[in-house]
Amino acid sequence: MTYKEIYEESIEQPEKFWAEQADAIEWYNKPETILSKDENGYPLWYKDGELNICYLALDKHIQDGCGDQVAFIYDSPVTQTVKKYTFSEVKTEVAKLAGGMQSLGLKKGDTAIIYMPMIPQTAFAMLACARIGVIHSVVFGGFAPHELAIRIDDCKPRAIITASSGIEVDRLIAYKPLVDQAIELASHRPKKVIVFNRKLGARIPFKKYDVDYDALVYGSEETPCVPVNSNHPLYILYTSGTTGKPKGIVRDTGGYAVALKFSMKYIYNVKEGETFWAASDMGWAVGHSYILYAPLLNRNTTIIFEGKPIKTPDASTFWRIISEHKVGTMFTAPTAIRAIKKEDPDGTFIKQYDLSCLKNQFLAGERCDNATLEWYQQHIPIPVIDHWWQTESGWPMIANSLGIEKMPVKFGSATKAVCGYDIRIFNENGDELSANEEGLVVIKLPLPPGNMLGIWENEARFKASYFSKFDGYYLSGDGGYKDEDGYIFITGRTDDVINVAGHRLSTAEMEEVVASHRFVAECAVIGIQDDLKGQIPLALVVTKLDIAIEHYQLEQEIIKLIRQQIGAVTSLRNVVIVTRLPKTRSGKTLRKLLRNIADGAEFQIPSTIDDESIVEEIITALKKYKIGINNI
Ligand SMILES: CCC(=O)SCCNC(=O)CCNC(=O)[C@H](O)C(C)(C)COP(=O)(O)OP(=O)(O)OC[C@H]1O[C@@H](n2cnc3c(N)ncnc32)[C@H](O)[C@@H]1OP(=O)(O)O
Repeated sequence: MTYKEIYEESIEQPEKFWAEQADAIEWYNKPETILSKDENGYPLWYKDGELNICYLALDKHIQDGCGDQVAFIYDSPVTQTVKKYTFSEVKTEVAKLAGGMQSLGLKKGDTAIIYMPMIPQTAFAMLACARIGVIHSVVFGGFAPHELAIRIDDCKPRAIITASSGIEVDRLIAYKPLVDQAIELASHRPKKVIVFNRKLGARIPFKKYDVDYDALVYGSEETPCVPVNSNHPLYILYTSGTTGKPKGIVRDTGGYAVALKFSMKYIYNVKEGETFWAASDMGWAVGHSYILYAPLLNRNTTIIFEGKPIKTPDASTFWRIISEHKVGTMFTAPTAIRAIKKEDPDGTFIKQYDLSCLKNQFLAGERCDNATLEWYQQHIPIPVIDHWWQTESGWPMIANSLGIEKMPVKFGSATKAVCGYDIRIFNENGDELSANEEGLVVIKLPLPPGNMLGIWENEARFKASYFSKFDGYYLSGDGGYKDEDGYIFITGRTDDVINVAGHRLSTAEMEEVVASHRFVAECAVIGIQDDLKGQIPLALVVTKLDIAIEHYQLEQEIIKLIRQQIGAVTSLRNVVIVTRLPKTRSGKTLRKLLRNIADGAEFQIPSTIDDESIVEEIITALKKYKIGINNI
């Protein structure tokens, strides 16, 4: 069947389509109700199905006689370690850890936060939670204690699972003191903190709530998988929104398992037994879906990479891993390729490795620029597939579905809607736009299986964020257009969320922190273009009257504050002092105007502006600090 036939069937007969796909996984109780609605009218998939995703990821493959296949390859250039774990080995450790967690009182429906670096124990912890129906919430290690505390107070974990340290290139980052600090800052008190000691010399302050990971596993019996309902939350994953507080995206179990299995076959075109590598972090949606669950569900070997595309030790690392571990399909963010391209523009390292095993390269996490795509294609002549999805969706929404039909690539487009996604382009009034007209990217309900169930304990925010603007449609927050062939081009966020090196961050959250500086009267944080990271934040601040502080000192203090409160991952490097911010007559800061000025894009001064002369002041300030592109 062609893409057009399969796609149309998925849209016209969603129940039939997804009932067939549900047969690709094993259920304890096969669902009879395929599509229904919850009490708020939001679509639910496989309401009466029962399964366990840890069973599907591990036990099933052992029962099928594949226990000796390698499940994980842990490749850590920062500790110079390569270690392989078979499905049987992983299952034993996970089942014992799960048993240990039960002995600590954790049970189905409890929540547990996982704050760990890129090591196998992170995956074991996630799978152990899934095994006993504990809802995990992995927090990216680059977030500071304050951010961790916000998540502790929101999802109220019974336990936190952490490790003694992470390694950032050559810096040892002690995690345990950060966890202790976060618990101090939070109102909620987790009962236990399970600590995996990596024995790398990091300080591990002892607290009464601590439990040693190794001792827990060693002293526990293996525990079987606990069946859960299809809509039992598998995890909560926080993502940035337009307000300061992150949104706890809740993922179901059954729909997610079906969607991931479907994606491995029909989008990524990956066969069971092959090696699949998503070079991301377990703390992001890519990590959950494509380092852990999808490859394991599909019985693929997956790589846990503790390193960076450059500097660990150099720009050859990706190519070494691909050739050494025979990676068939790879997934990374464009920013990683840009970093490699900058270090090795002629692709000298690429020529040193046999990359004949690599069939396809997928890119996502941020908009991919043509120069990066072309460079990759020139040096590694395999299909380079840009695809688009979000934390909310959990799996791709726009892609070149290679397992169905490979379509020609158009630069700048992630190709066409994936099966199940009825994607439209609307204007502000909810009218559908014609080909090549840019507008808001929306998706007609029902979203297919695997998409978020809601925002953790916040139905009102769930509705307001995604469904209140256009009744019956999911508002993605991205802008874009469709061409006459149905190819979709995503042009970027339409709100104040920015994407820094593939990390989705909220400028509103950064503004709250910048505004808390004792000398700042008011501020605006905007995302501006950056050659390497795609976007970086820029803070424009108005200082309080009669404040005598050197620009450099204020900048350093604000940068430090942001790193302490949110984390280094924000990459805030520049603070510009301005006398006023451009506002509408009703007092709203004109952030889009600021962005356009800084990016050197064409801009029109909105008629609602309070005082036009501020524009000149901003241009002068940006010139003074040499910030911005092109025309500054
Ligand atoms: C499709 C659905 C989705 O969008 S899911 C999200 C997909 N996004 C991704 O996969 C992210 C892709 N990006 C990356 O993997 C990294 O940015 C790559 C390309 C590897 C570059 O890493 P790096 O050189 O560290 O730059 P960065 O901008 O990520 O980091 C900025 C500063 O933050 C720090 N940082 C980063 N990670 C951690 C961590 N786990 N623990 C502690 N600190 C961390 C970095 O060290 C860096 O710090 P500094 O500013 O140099 O002091």
